Amino acid sequence: MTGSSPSDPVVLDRVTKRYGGFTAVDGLSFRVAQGEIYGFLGPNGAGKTTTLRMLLDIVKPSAGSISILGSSSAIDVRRRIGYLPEERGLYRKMKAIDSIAYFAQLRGLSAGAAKRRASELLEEFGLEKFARSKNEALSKGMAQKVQLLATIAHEPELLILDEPFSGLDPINQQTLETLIADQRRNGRTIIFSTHVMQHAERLCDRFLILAHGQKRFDGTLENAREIYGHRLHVRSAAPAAAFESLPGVVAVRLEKAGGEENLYEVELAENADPQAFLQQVVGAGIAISRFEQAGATLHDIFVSLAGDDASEAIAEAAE
Ligand SMILES: Nc1ncnc2c1ncn2[C@@H]1O[C@H](COP(=O)(O)OP(=O)(O)OP(=O)(O)O)[C@@H](O)[C@H]1O
Repeated sequence: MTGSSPSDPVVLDRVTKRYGGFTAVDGLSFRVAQGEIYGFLGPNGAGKTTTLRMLLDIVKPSAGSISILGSSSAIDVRRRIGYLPEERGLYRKMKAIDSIAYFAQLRGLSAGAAKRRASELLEEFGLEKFARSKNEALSKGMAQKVQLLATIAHEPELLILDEPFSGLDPINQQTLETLIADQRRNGRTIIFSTHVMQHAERLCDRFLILAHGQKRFDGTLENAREIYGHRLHVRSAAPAAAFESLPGVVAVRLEKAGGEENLYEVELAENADPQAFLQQVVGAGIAISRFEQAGATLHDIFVSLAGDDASEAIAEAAE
């Protein structure tokens, strides 16, 4: 786990956001370290966007404190932040190159420098042909790329991207993954939210899983696998009850019923040792033809930690 430091660019301490009687974010604390990619995962309505908006001081927390780049308000340090909001929007009649330059100027670049930077970025991302096209003439994916370039044009040290992959085709998703990884290589800190576990799995140093406004997990994939690692796959002709009665077993689920043998997922208590479980099985005379620790993917972990509405969120994201 990354050690926390007083200079961490983002620190949330028991942050809550209430809308009337409804709590959208509930006592949330986490830190993002300098130079890491931090993923925000959670089903629809989990509180991701609300948290990102509080970070940016677009909405005020009802309780708790936020520190961003050493300030209590993102407004004071806005030139050092790049933000891609969930709701996309470029001025329809503006040209792509001018849109990027416009945002860069708002964030402190001179008119000349902003235009040069916009032109370089369009070329780097293969959009130079569209530099003088009006935004309304761009495809949805291209417009999103232009907006992303507008987000990074002023070379912010902290990037906050709300669902940056949504609406992009697989090739452009790959381009965006490369862009995010390159930004980190250049020392930037990146926070992004997503429903698509594969992006988070490939990119994130650490991630946060939110559900119903509450933190369900904060750490690395390895940390999550340690929690999830006490699940075993066992193939056997014996009934589930044979395993349920063994010491250290919390639950046995039938994964797949077979003609002669079934595949079970066995969940062990946190302090139980899988090898000791195997010895118990052998000692009890139960025949098994397969025994392995479940190699959990982020998808499995997400569904397990975020609850029932999580699988629905993933299914929607895959559509
Ligand atoms: N201005 C508001 N007034 C009332 N409720 C709100 C407001 N903004 C957000 N909410 C509620 O807060 C909850 C969290 O919303 P939020 O947009 O943060 O979730 P999310 O995790 O970003 O979801 P999604 O993945 O669907 O974008 C939702 O139930 C939403 O309806």
